[in-house]
Amino acid sequence: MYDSIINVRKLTVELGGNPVLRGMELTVSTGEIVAVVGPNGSGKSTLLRCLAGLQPAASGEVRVFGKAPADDAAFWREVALLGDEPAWYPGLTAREHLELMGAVHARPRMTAEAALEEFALVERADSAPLNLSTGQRQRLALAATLLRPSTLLLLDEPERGLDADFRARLADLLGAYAAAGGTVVMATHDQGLAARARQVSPSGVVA
Ligand SMILES: Nc1ncnc2c1ncn2[C@@H]1O[C@H](COP(=O)(O)OP(=O)(O)OP(=O)(O)O)[C@@H](O)[C@H]1O
Repeated sequence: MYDSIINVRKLTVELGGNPVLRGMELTVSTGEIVAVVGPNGSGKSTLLRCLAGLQPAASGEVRVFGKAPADDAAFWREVALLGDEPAWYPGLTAREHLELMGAVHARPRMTAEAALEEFALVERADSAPLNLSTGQRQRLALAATLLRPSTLLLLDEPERGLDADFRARLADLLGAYAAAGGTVVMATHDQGLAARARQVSPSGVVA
């Protein structure tokens, strides 16, 4: 266990020659829920990509579990990332996507059936993802992310497409994940989700 699971020091990132993050500082402790908040284009997704080891820094330091995040198997055994909509496998139903995710991990956090229940997809379990509504597809993507064993969740706008009831439900699910010792960092525009988290902005200033 690490007291602080994420340490970001003087992080500067440039995209297309433009500075996006400038000297950002962030420390996240085990069991915390952190909401990265700020206007469109302020660098929330960029920060998450840095934490996931998918975006190199121009300068500064990013440490996750005590070392630079590496896009490798050991890192992804600990980290579950929800970014843009995942690529769905043609011909597989919602249930089969979750069963597949469960089958490739030695200790999934829940069964496919439990995930279907938790994410209110039981009635649509035999549909292909592309035949689901936008919010149902987002619930499926969240179910697949939460089913994976992980100790750190990185979520980019997990509220996308969700109705008000399910946004509140998601806040509870993330609370339970953190109460069980997990850590959550999410970029969000949802005030309800942010209200239940420690809020930071990509400039590092508490919002
Ligand atoms: N590949 C890229 N090349 C150049 N600039 C980029 C690239 N990707 C993003 N940017 C710019 O970097 C800035 C930060 O983008 P980012 O996606 O991190 O913002 P965000 O806070 O997540 O925004 P939103 O709330 O709209 O999701 C924006 O000004 C964006 O236009």
